[in-house]
Parts: sequence; C-alpha cells; structure tokens
Amino acid sequence: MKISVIGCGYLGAVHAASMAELGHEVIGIDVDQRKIEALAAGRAPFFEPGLPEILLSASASGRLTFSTEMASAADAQVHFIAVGTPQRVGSYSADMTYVDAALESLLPFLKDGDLVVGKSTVPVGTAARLAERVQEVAPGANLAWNPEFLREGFAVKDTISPDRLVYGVSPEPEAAAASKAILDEVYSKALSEETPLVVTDYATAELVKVSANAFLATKISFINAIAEIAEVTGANVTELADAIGFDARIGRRFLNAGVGFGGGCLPKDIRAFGARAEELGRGESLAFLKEVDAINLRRRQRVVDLVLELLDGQAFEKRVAVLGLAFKPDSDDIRDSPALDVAVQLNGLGAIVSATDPEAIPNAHAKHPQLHFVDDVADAVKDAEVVVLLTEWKEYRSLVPADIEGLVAGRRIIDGRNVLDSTSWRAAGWEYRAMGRP
Ligand SMILES: NC(=O)C1=CN([C@@H]2O[C@H](COP(=O)(O)OP(=O)(O)OC[C@H]3O[C@@H](n4cnc5c(N)ncnc54)[C@H](O)[C@@H]3O)[C@@H](O)[C@H]2O)C=CC1
Ligand SMILES: O=C(O)[C@H]1O[C@H](OP(=O)(O)OP(=O)(O)OC[C@H]2O[C@@H](n3ccc(=O)[nH]c3=O)[C@H](O)[C@@H]2O)[C@H](O)[C@@H](O)[C@@H]1O
Repeated sequence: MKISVIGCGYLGAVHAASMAELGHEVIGIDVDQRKIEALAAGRAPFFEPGLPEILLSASASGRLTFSTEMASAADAQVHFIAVGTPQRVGSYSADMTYVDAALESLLPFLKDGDLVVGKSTVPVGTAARLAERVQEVAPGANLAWNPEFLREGFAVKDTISPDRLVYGVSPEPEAAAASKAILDEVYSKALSEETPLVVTDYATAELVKVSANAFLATKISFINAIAEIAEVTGANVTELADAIGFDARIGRRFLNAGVGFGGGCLPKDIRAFGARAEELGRGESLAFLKEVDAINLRRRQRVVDLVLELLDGQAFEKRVAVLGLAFKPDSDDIRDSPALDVAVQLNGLGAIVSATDPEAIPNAHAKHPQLHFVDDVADAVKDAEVVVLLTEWKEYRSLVPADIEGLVAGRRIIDGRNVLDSTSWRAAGWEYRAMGRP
C-alpha cells in the first residue's frame, strides 16, 4: 500500500520505517527539516534499538522516502497522523494544535478512497471532530483512529509485532467497512499471526489508549505508595511486589518501585485524561489520577531528601554523581525524566552534580546546559560524596562496589531503581539507600 506518515518523531519515524520494512511504500513527512534530512540520509534522529537497521534497509529498498512537503502525501492512500500532543503550557490538557495543523495541511491532497488514520494520543471526541472536517473537504475520504501502544526501547518490535490492534471506525457502516479493509491490508502480517484485533467506535478507540496508559501509571504509583509505607515500617517493597505479583490477577510487571514514571506519554496522558473528564463534567471519575501524579512526583523528592540525609542536610558544594538521565533505559528521551528532574533539583540546592547517561547527554545538555555532563561512570563518580542511580541502564544495574570505590570521596549510594544488590554494597562498607526497601 502507499502510505504517508505525518510526524516523524519517536512514534512516526518508527512507524514509517516499520511499514516500509513490511513491504509498503512509505513517505514520512515532518515540518522539522533537520529531522527529515537525518532520516532521508538513513540516520535515526534519536536512539531506538533496531531503528537504524530498518531505516537503512527500508531506504535501500526504495520503499521509504522522507519530505517536508505535505504535497508528497498526495500519492498515498493511507495517511497516518503521528504528530505530538504535548501538555498545553499553563494547563493539564493536550495541545491539539499540531494534530489540527497536520490535518488541515493534508486535506487539500485527499482523494476519494483515501483513509486518514489517527495514531497520536488524543482527548476523546477528537476523531469525531476531525472526521467531520474530512467529510466537509474530502467527502470521498474516511477517517479511522488506530492508537499506538509501542514502548520506547522496544518500538520496532512493538510496531511490527504489536500485542493488539485497535481500529476506531466511522459510525457509518460503509465507511467503517472500507476503513477496516484498508487497515487489514496495512496490518496483514500482524493479523496473519493472529494478533488480537478490536474494531470499535471512535470514542472507545481513543479511550482505550488513554485508559491503558492511566492503568499503567496507576500500577506504578500504587507500588510506589506501598514503597512509602515500606519506608516507615522497614518492609521490603521488592519482595512484596514479587509476592503479590504471583497472583495472576495482579501480575508482577509494572510493579517496580523507584523514582517513578516519566517520559513523553504517561505523565502528560494522565493529566490530559483528567482534564478531558473535567470538560465532560466527570472530573470526579478520574480524580484519582491526580493522586497517581502526586505519588509519582513525591518519589523524585524522596531521592533528593535521601541525598540530603546522607549529606547531613547540606548539599551545597558537595559532589554528587548522577547515573542516568533518560526517563528509562534504552532510550535517549528526557521528556519529563525523573532522573533529569532530580539532577536539576540537586544542582539547584548547590550540589556539584556530575551526570552521565549512555545515550541521553545531548538531549539533557540541550535542555539543561547548566548541568555538568561527563562521558562515563568513572568520570561521574570521581570524588563524589554520594552516587545516585536513577535510570537502570544495563551497565548501571551490573555495577559492583569494586568498580567505583577507589574513585569516590564517600561510600554512599542511592539506588533510585532498586536494582543493585544491597548486601554486597553494605558488605563493602557503603551506606546504601533504596526506594522502599532496606
Ligand atoms: N513516543 C511514544 O513512545 C509514543 C507516542 N505516542 C503518541 O504519539 C504522538 C507523537 O509522539 P512522539 O512521536 O513521542 O512525539 P515527537 O515530539 O517525538 O514527534 C512529533 C513530531 O511531529 C512533528 N510535527 C509537528 N507538527 C507537524 C505538522 N503539522 N506536520 C508534520 N509534522 C509535524 C514534529 O516536528 C515531531 O517530529 C503523541 O500523541 C504521543 O502521545 C503513542 C504511543 C507511543
Ligand atoms: O503512550 C505511550 O507513549 C507509551 O507509554 C508507555 O511506554 P513508554 O513511555 O515508552 O515507557 P514505559 O516502559 O511504559 O515506562 C514509562 C515510565 O515508567 C517507569 N516504570 C515502568 C515500570 C515500572 O514497574 N516502574 C516504573 O517506574 C519507567 O522507568 C518509565 O519512566 C506505555 O508502556 C506504552 O504502551 C505506550 O504506548
């Protein structure tokens, strides 16, 4: 199929390359000239395992091209909208200006039989509103909503082999059938592998996406709330999570207590969902998401408090090593990153912060040039009074005291992701603190 992907960020670039890898002819479109230049040269503009390989192979096949011109979408029959929906400045609601602008610039190029497919995460009601615009300007075209569930770090695999597909289609039966037939062709490989498919209305498809993220955020904040109780009782939240996780109704995944969730999606999505509920007169239904958010943000403060505790209340002019800046491992994404937030707060308290990360330093430096970034763990921990592990990259998870004890000024470590072996650190004479476990 001929496909356009409008918006080539973390979601769109992977979607475009993956669709080409699956055999479709794809044009990726973005307003960001530098991003398009990099992609057109076969370079991934961000760190995502597996993306460089499929970008190169798809580009070499001739099936994947990139452009800043919306006119290049004119030949395609399916148009994925994958632009950002960030938190609006000064509000919790989603900023819809990019989605609206993308659709408006696409409308003049739509033909009979085309399908516009929303992928961005949007407030419920958006698809119906955009479908009306499509009907006004290009009545022979249709619109569907096809939310995306990929995780950064696993984005290529999640796109090529998703764990489920959701199509939100028009209430008009003929349009619904035409939209489903086109999407079935786009996703023929996944469907042939028995990927579960839910075909539903627009509102349900939109709500599936934000409900999934709200549930995941709630699960993390649930275990972090229990971590707070563990901290005042001496209990061990990791053992507790293992124990409750054996109950298949609960499950162990997403029960890792620590410095909390961040990224370009969970934080802004729970806020936008709450804001939309308020617009719909149902604010009380999602009021608990404010608590989910508050618990999450308290965990960042907890790490800062632990640093102060280990430094007898005074961070000023003390050297602190921060290991990890990305919001999670295997990503260079620093959007609402708990790790970066903690580094910034410590810097604000006058600590001399040396921060490192395997991939996220350029992004972190661009946003917070006031921080001091170093290339590796050895540089970061040199003369540090406290070492703080905040993103559980593989190389940080495997740290042992012998790796760094000759370098630091004080044997104090905070395990912000509960990934180190407390026994061996304590045995080597370190003051070890974790998040909700002794
Ligand atoms: N990042 C992720 O893992 C996932 C993101 N999502 C959702 O996908 C959407 C996009 O997210 P990201 O890719 O992370 O954002 P991003 O900020 O990395 O990418 C958005 C891209 O859209 C481009 N853009 C903005 N206006 C445009 C226009 N009028 N025409 C063409 N391009 C335009 C921007 O230049 C940027 O490259 C959001 O709604 C997000 O919630 C959904 C699932 C996973
Ligand atoms: O809508 C989106 O953009 C995506 O948001 C999340 O994916 P992602 O943000 O890539 O990362 P996750 O793996 O969900 O992690 C989110 C945050 O939660 C934290 N986390 C995760 C799991 C856990 O047990 N504890 C925990 O603190 C991570 O460190 C990270 O900061 C969802 O998992 C995806 O399904 C969804 O498509």
